[in-house]
Amino acid sequence: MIRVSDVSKSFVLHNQGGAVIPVMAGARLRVAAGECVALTGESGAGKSTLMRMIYGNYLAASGAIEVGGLDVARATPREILALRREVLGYVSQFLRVVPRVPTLEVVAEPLLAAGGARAAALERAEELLARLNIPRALWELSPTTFSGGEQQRVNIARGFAHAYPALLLDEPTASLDAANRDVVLELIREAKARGAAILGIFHDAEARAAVCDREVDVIAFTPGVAA
Ligand SMILES: Nc1ncnc2c1ncn2[C@@H]1O[C@H](COP(=O)(O)OP(=O)(O)OP(=O)(O)O)[C@@H](O)[C@H]1O
Repeated sequence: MIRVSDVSKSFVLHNQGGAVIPVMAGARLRVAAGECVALTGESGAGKSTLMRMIYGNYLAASGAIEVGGLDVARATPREILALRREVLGYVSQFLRVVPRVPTLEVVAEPLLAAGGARAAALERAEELLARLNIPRALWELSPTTFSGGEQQRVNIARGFAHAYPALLLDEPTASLDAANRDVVLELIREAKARGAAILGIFHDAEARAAVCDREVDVIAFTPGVAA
């Protein structure tokens, strides 16, 4: 479902005399349907950069990144938007929302964008918010004023609302208490069981061991190290 082949990436620092920093070379990995793969590697090794290339935020310098049959490295912006609507979800560490939109709508929105019926979308949003222990009294309020942990849980509810065939997770259990962490691990297991291909960064080794089938260390993709 996700296939990265021979991907390289450099950053050009335009404000520092155009210095070119190669950060990745020969990156390759595959995530099959129903599988959860952990991206590991020390800080600064390139985990987030690889995730951003797969999501289409950063352009790969070379190689191919296939998600559900589309080569993200060569896709048009319109194709990437369609991919994000229907195929590829991304749970980032932080919630970014339009101000004044109620939490229920924030969580239901990906389902509506994918063509889901409104009643079913709201029902799924309610189910997820309840499971993630967001008090019902908050559901009609905008999450912009919520606590950090509440915002993170709303973000997770939003990321798991639609049954994306592929999912990128950036630290989905960071700073959650044990009970909510278990809910997130259960959501990941459910997504795997319905056939989602999941690639995630988990600094929490216990969480990683609980849901990931294998690990890929991005150190292998460091320029000069790659075969
Ligand atoms: N937009 C950017 N412009 C320039 N350099 C960047 C940019 N994004 C990342 N880098 C550099 O690329 C390298 C990899 O960074 P990245 O954020 O992918 O690491 P990471 O493995 O996710 O680290 P962490 O675990 O600390 O989040 C770092 O040296 C970083 O400075």
